[in-house]
Amino acid sequence: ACGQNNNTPDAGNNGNGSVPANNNANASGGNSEATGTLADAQKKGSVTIGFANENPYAYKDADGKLTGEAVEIARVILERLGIKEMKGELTEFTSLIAGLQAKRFDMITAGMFINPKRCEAVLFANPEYSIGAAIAVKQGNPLKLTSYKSIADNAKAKVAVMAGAVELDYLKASGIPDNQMIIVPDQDAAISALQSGRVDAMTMTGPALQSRLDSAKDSNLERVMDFEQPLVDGKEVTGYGATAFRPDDTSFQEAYNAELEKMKESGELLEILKQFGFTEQELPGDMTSSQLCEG
Ligand SMILES: CC1=N[C@H](C(=O)O)[C@@H](O)CN1
Repeated sequence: ACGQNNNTPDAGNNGNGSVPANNNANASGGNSEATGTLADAQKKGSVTIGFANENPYAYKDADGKLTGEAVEIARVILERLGIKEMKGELTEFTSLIAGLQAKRFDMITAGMFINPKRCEAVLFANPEYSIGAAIAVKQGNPLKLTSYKSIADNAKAKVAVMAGAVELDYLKASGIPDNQMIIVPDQDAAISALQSGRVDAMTMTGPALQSRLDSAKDSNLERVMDFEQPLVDGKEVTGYGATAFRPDDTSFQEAYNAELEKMKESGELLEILKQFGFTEQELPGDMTSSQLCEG
């Protein structure tokens, strides 16, 4: 029962993956009417977003309401752009980009991290927050796992990670072979794998991991508090999450960024983040999507 109301096949796309270019987006300086997805959404008063049911980024709460930090930030911005209604299209995290390209939805609102690979396929707004990775293990941490490297160093240790997540790349970069990784479709499946003993650890962003532990209330599991952040090319990695649009939707992205910037300056962004367990430390500062797309 999750808002499957925009499931029409993409008639304009004949399978070659190309979308008609939006040549009018920046036509003749200034007073041109908005075109493309933004204008369509403004006309309809609604937009469909893709999300992966990952608490606290974008998920349905106990009452079935679509919420999360990414969703609530988008809700405010969309309202200010004249779009009152947000419809959610639940999609596995690993299929979000394909779903956006296929026009099953018009934005990805899942707290997805900006990185150069993804920037080839989508147009990111500026980041909403920044965060690191975390792991959880069995109570007492029997294998003494405190980093991805420590998992790589123990051939018997297995770790659950969500398909399509950046953590999968970080695990590989830390030297963990495929046979030590169990790839799961979503974060609920990750904690199930840990509870059932199929894996010795699960990894995801700190807030997602904490939310899974909080809702499981399982005294047989614990978060590794002295976890060392993974290094990629010798650098500690930090994820910056943002809303994503199709590459043609530059006017949508620009309008979105302008509203986001105001929310950063007024403190409204932090207020929303706080409702989902984030603190001032997780504010994105003045980091931009262009910087992050360059790598
Ligand atoms: C919010 C989020 N960020 C990571 C990513 O973007 O791949 C993954 O951990 C999946 N979820």
